[in-house]
Amino acid sequence: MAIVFQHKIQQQLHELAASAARPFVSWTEPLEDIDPVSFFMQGPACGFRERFFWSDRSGGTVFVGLGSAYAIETEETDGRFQYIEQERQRWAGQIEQHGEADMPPLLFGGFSFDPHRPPASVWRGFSAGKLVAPAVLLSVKNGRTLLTVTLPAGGMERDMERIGRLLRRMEEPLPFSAEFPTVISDEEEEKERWLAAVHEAIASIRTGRLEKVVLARARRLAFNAVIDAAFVLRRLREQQPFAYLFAFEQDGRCFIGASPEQLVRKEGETCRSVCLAGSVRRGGSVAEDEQLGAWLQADSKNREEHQFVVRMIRSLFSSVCETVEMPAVPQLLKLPHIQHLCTPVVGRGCREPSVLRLVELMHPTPALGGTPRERAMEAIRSLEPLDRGWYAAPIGWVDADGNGEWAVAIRSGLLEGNKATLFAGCGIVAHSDPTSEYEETNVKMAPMLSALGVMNND
Ligand SMILES: C=C(O[C@H]1C=CC=C(C(=O)O)[C@@H]1O)C(=O)O
Repeated sequence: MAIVFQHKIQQQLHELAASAARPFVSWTEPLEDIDPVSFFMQGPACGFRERFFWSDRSGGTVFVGLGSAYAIETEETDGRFQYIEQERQRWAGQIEQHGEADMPPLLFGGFSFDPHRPPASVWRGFSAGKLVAPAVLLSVKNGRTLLTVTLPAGGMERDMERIGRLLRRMEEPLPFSAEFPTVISDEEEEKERWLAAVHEAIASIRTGRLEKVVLARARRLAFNAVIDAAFVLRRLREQQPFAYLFAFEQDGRCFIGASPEQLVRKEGETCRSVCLAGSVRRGGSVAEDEQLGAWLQADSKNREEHQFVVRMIRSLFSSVCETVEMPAVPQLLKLPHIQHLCTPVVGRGCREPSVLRLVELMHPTPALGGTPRERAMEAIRSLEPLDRGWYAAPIGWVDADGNGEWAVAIRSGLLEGNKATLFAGCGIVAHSDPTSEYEETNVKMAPMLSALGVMNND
């Protein structure tokens, strides 16, 4: 199968390149079902230095990208979203599309949480904003699997060779390693220092300077062997069934996670978001779990924390949509390790033509930054002892029509060689208790710890 398919792709692309009127050609062909994580796993062995993975909360839409046909990148601070959007439009005009027409070219990428913060070396290459059009894209959508190859019309030989290797290897999937590497060192941001920062934030909130701020901490692990991102992804897929799964890997660094939080989705004139803030752990029995859920729904501190997010997203959607629908009281979102207060929002008649503009308006929501936004950002810069990099920031995709879906990159970590840095944060309000907030960050790290085999998934 692979050889016939490879020849077909090669021949098609050569013919298209010879007659192309635009600088890039893309060609899409239906493919037999293939496991997306196994496809992701093939990347490095076939010579691709970049890998991307996206799966929505239902697992119904999956995109896996290998290599980079085109990248849009910026280190701008205030103008980063506009720059990326402008370049996205330019890119859409440069590509000639062939084959299956229902797959518009797609860019996958992310933004840093705070471009005003000097970047730490671990985040090298994760710019203030970066979108990549993968050279090879596997998409699973509406029950169909498609393969899209996108290449520059001149000079596609090197990429064709990698693609050939990939197609041959797809026939003989690589085995997943069965053994976890073992942890050889485990360093936390100093607990006392983090608790002191939370105390300071509470004091500042009580003076009225701030209403809410989200403070995060990091945990740094080293293992006795290199961590296989595909293996972690496979474990996250098994263990976090209702999460967005994402991975963005370049030059040996992989930012990976399983986030429950949608930032925004735009499909034509409809846009959606989910307000997620306010948390408690899962119970050990059904009765305890229900009791904890009922407590969360009634708890004034958590309701306040949640309400800041609802107010902001409602007001933002109202400013760009004709109508906005949302339930009057928050629902419970139950995840394997934690439960959250959750309010889904739907906006219809959206006047913004691109999802990237919505990402710009929304980031950071009070679930990741705080209220008021600028004061919360200042507090994070002065109180938090870490560079968040892409943690807690938008990650997702956009197509040539400006439609797309973005999640907030939480419950995540950065992998490099045998090292993993995990991140988690909590919304702090006037009545927060620093020790409980600290415990909450531990619960929020559980999905990544469990995927890495550092703790049991129960
Ligand atoms: C900042 C994180 O979670 C946010 C999302 C949901 C609930 C949150 C909370 O209850 O504090 C946080 O706002 C994180 O997981 O690192």
